[in-house]
Amino acid sequence: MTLVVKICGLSTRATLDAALEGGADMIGLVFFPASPRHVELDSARALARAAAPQAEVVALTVDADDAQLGAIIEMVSPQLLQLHGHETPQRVAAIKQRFGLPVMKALPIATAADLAVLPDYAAVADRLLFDARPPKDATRPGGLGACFDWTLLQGIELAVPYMVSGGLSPANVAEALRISRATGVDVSSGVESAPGVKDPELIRAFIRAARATEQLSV
Ligand SMILES: O=C(O)c1ccccc1N[C@@H]1O[C@H](COP(=O)(O)O)[C@@H](O)[C@H]1O
Repeated sequence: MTLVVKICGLSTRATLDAALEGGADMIGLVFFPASPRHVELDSARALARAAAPQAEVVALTVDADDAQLGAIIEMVSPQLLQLHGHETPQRVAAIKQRFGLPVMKALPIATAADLAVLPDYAAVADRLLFDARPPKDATRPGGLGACFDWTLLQGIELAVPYMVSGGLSPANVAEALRISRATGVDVSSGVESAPGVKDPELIRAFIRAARATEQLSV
C-alpha cells in the first residue's frame, strides 16, 4: 500500500507550497480556536483551493456540531474530515451519513487498554489515526508534539487503513513507520520552529524521510 503523508496545521501559502512541492498527499487545516494552528474559514478556503487537486484537504475538528461542520464543508470543500475529539462511534456514523464525506477518527493511545475501542471505530470510520493521549490538563487534544509507544500497534489487524501521529519529526518518522507498520503518517509540531509556525525546510525533510521508507519496503 502506498504511504500517505499528511502535513497538518498549515496556515500560510508559503508553507502550503512547501508541503505540495515536497509531495504531501494530505494537508490538514485546523478548525479549533484553542489551537495555535486554527484557521478562519476564508483563509482556509483560499488554502484549500490552492492545494487541490494535488493534495487531499483534511478538515480537523474537535467535537464540532453539525452547524460547524456544515459551515466548514460549505466554505472549504474538504475531501476528508478528521475528528480529533471525543466523538463516539455513533457520532462518527452520523457525521458520515449527514455529510457524505469520508471520516478519519483520531484515537488517543497510551496503553494497550486504549486499543479496545478499535473494532467499534473501524466499523464506522474510513481511516483511523493514532495519536498520543494528551495529559488531563491539556488545552487541546492533539498537536502537542508527544509520542506514544508505537510497539502497542504491532499485531493490530484492522479492516481500515491507519495512520500514526504524535511527536513525529524528520528524525523519528522512519522508526515510527517501521515499528507501527502504519500506512500513513501525520505531523504538525515536528515541522515547526515555534507553536503554529511551520518551517518549509522541516516540512520537506519530513516528507523526504517518510518517503525514503517506501524504497526500503520494495
Ligand atoms: O495541531 C493542533 O493544534 C491540533 C489541535 C487539536 C487536535 C489535534 C491537533 N493536531 C493533530 O495532533 C496530531 C499530533 O500532532 P503533533 O505532530 O504531535 O503536533 C496530528 O494528527 C495533528 O493533526
